Amino acid sequence: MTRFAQTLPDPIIAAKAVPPLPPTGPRSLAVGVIGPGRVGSCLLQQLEAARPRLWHEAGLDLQLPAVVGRQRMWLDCDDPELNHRQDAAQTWRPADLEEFASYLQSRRADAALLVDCSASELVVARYPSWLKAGMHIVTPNKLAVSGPLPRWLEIRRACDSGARLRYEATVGAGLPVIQTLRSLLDTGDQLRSVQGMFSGTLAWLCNRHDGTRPFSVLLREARDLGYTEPDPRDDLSGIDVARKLVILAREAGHPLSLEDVRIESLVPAELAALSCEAFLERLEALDAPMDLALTRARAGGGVLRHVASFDPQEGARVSLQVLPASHPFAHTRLTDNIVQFTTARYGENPLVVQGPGAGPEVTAAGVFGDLLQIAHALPAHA
Ligand SMILES: NC(=O)c1ccc[n+]([C@@H]2O[C@H](COP(=O)([O-])OP(=O)(O)OC[C@H]3O[C@@H](n4cnc5c(N)ncnc54)[C@H](O)[C@@H]3O)[C@@H](O)[C@H]2O)c1
Ligand SMILES: N[C@@H](CCO)C(=O)O
Repeated sequence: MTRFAQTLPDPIIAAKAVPPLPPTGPRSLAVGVIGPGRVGSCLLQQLEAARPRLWHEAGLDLQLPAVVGRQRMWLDCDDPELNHRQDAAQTWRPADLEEFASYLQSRRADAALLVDCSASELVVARYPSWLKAGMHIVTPNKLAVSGPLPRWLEIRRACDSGARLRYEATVGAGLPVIQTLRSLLDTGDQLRSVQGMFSGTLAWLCNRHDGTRPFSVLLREARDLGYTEPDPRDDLSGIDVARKLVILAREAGHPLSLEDVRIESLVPAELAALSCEAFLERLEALDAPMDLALTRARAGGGVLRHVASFDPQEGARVSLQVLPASHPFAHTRLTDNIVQFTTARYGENPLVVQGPGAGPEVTAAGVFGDLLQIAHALPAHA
């Protein structure tokens, strides 16, 4: 028996699809944003911009009373004008996640929803208690869903309170990857394998790295564009993509863990143990190995692509591969992700989701979509 033959015990409550709700009556939702970084700030702008429309078109009173960063937090009892601005930090209080969540729940809203736009274990550690307390969570942070299996099961059990957890943006950013898989599974299909390119950063780097500019320069640019993880080694090491494989496998009921994934890292050994700041100062160490990989690929008439695959029998693998120039993965643009689901129904010809897979705007939109799914499922009051 392979380790993947065992399946997770329950259907995943967390990401169940909800029907779109017609605007039958007013509802209010208090939203607290954790991590106003690249994605979080963009989300705050999108939410602010959409508030009037959501109220007029759907009767949804979207309240934004609280934002918390690593060190400071803002509550709207302080100053409503500062809600979406990071620069006004002088008026923020010291960050306190418990106080933050309590404040959100004390609001007179039909429901409280936390959006975790951090990449922090400290935040994920609080998911079970927040969910048990009835607060919904939406997140692009992969640490909960791909973290230790016992903790993930605990988080799912905490949804027994009725609170919902959605994490569409953890895979493919704004692309409908998890909802596509859920729809297949909920309608009785079975996942046989998943394969694709799951890193927007590495897709962009593979597309841009043509030998005219050093890889290190391109990586800095990818970071400035907001494609990379807070620590770009999470992209280069393959761990970020491995997390996405784990998320998809678990969604399909396979108890895959990160340590089960065979990962080929692109981070030179001498850069692996540095602080993130020190690593960012030594990016040039990536240039020679990446130039060599490019030269070898070209010598064989191929292209470099970062590929991930999961199959319950074969296991999970993440690696940089040389693909023929005629391969479908060779014809992608910018940050394009490709996710190919081979299932019982889509056996001969896989179902493919493809499109931009990184960047603050598309990711924030994916998070926003999850938030709306939860908001629309709230019971309306007279
Ligand atoms: N950037 C993308 O394209 C993208 C796409 C999909 C998913 N994601 C995920 O979205 C999340 C955010 O990514 P980002 O690019 O915005 O990163 P970022 O580094 O720009 O922002 C992270 C924010 O979280 C804050 N933070 C860290 N620890 C915290 C804590 N304990 N409490 C409160 N706040 C804390 C940081 O101060 C920062 O403001 C990550 O989990 C990432 O994996 C990002
Ligand atoms: N850093 C990630 C963001 C999306 O998860 C990527 O490049 O794919």
